[in-house]
Amino acid sequence: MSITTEETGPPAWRLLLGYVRPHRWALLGGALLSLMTGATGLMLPLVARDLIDDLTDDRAITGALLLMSALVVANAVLGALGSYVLRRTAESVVLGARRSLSSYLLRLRITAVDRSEPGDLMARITSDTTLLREVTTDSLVGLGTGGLTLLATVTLMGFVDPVLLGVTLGVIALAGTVLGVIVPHINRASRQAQDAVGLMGASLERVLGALRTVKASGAEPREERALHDAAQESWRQSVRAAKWSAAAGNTAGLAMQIAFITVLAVGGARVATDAIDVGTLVAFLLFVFYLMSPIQQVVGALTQYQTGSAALARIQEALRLPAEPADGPAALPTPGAAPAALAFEDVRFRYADDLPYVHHGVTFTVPAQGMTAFVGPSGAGKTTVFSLIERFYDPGSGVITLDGRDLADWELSRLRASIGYVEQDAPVLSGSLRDNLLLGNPEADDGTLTRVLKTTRLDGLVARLPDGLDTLVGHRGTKLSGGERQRVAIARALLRRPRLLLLDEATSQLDAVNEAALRDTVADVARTTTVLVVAHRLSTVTAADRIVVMDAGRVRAVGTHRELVTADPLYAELAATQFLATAE
Ligand SMILES: Nc1ncnc2c1ncn2[C@@H]1O[C@H](COP(=O)(O)OP(=O)(O)OP(=O)(O)O)[C@@H](O)[C@H]1O
Repeated sequence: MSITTEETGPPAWRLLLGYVRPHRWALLGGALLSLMTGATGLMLPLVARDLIDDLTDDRAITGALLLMSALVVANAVLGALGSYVLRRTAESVVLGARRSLSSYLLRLRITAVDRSEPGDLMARITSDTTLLREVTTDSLVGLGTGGLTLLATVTLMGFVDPVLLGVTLGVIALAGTVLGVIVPHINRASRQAQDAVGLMGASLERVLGALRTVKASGAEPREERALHDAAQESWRQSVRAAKWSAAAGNTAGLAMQIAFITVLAVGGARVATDAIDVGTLVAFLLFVFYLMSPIQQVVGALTQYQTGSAALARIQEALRLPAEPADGPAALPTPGAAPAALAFEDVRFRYADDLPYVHHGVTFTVPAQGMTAFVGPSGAGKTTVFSLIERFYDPGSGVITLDGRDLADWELSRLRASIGYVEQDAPVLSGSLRDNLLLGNPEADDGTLTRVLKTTRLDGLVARLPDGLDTLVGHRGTKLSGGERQRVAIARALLRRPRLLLLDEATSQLDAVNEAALRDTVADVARTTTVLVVAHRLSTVTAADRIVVMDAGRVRAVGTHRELVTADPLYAELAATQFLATAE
């Protein structure tokens, strides 16, 4: 899938100039070196003419020969230096684009991520930015230096013989018309080829992210086909682009050959009528020969730009996705910071304009400190309450306040620094156990870490593992059990010293002993912190200070377990049938 945005932004070259601007001096240096390379090349025909004249007039040719040798060496050295500087600059442009794009993607709003394929976004950072390299050197510099060299060559040719120049330009103009038709095709094919690479990234991410399920479902052949189709489509479009590029390159080459032959014929006739001498014709033919390189450079720049602008357009689309403000990291609450109070006032919310409302006016208050459990049937909107508190989404109407202050008025990083969030599927990132635990607070000291490991009963696991905290947990923590992953997620949240802890309880995955231990931990934390739990266990709800019963996007009752069992039929039914009643 590719991102679809309605807006049309500024043209691709504007974005390219933005990336190039910090490196403009290096680029200019590289371009100057290229120009000097071109100039040394251009001087050769003139020296050659002198050499022929010297020969014809029986003069010594040593000087002309020495000059020619010096020019050839200078041409090679300047050429090598120029191409190094340009390539280095182009790599820096790619680096800049990758940095800014990856920073941007990390700040994407969750709504934007909901609508995109991570694999496709990944392809935009890795594959599309790579194409900027060629656009910078071949396209920008090629157009600049090639254009200037072309102009200089044409001017010199005009001085040598305006008639022959007219003949040459006539042939080039014809070729230019043909190129005008070819070039847009390259852009379209390149765009489709890059989209197909994005599609492949998305398919790959889909498969690798759920490889166990794919294997267990025997779905490998189908997924393989999807991957192959995307690869095939990229091939097909790249080949189409190659076909048009080849046609463009050859049109330019052919035009030069025709120009060469025409100049030879017309020039020969002019020599025969004594309008010009042989030296002038040779010099002109050498100029036509030298014209080849800048023309090919300009044509290459135009075709390359088509590929690059397709990539730039894809990068631009990613940069138009809605992102959160970049307000920098905020300090975590100091130890012993006061717990937070929370309130929802008539909150209405839906995930997208074309989706039905999930919250139809949710209202509740949670005082600072203590444990509040959210219960309700599946799909009632409990997890959505947590997503709104974290401001992954903003409510359509109504107000959510933390410490009496509207969430919209909080600096986002400060808001999130106050909260510890344990998601239901308790994600663990690849890396070591220590990296995972310290993800939310890299500065936590060893004493705190040991204490948290103990409260979450992870100390036994760490002692058992051969590399202890430095054990690598595998992609998405596959080397840990479900229960361990969950405890790691809780430990990670606790290490942030949250003033508000959001715990989306897993529906399973904890054995009775660990569940009892965790209940004690959460009860302990609730003495100094405000704890909100989406509860699936009877042991959790009975331990809660208050329970919010949600149904179909509304709060239908608030109370304690004892009160609700008699007062609310839905709660009574949930308590009797749905809670996983273990470890009381
Ligand atoms: N990112 C999303 N985009 C669109 N719809 C969503 C999204 N997340 C959840 N929903 C929908 O919102 C509704 C409420 O979901 P929510 O996860 O809040 O329910 P829940 O009460 O936590 O359920 P459960 O107990 O099964 O976890 C569901 O109908 C769900 O399909």
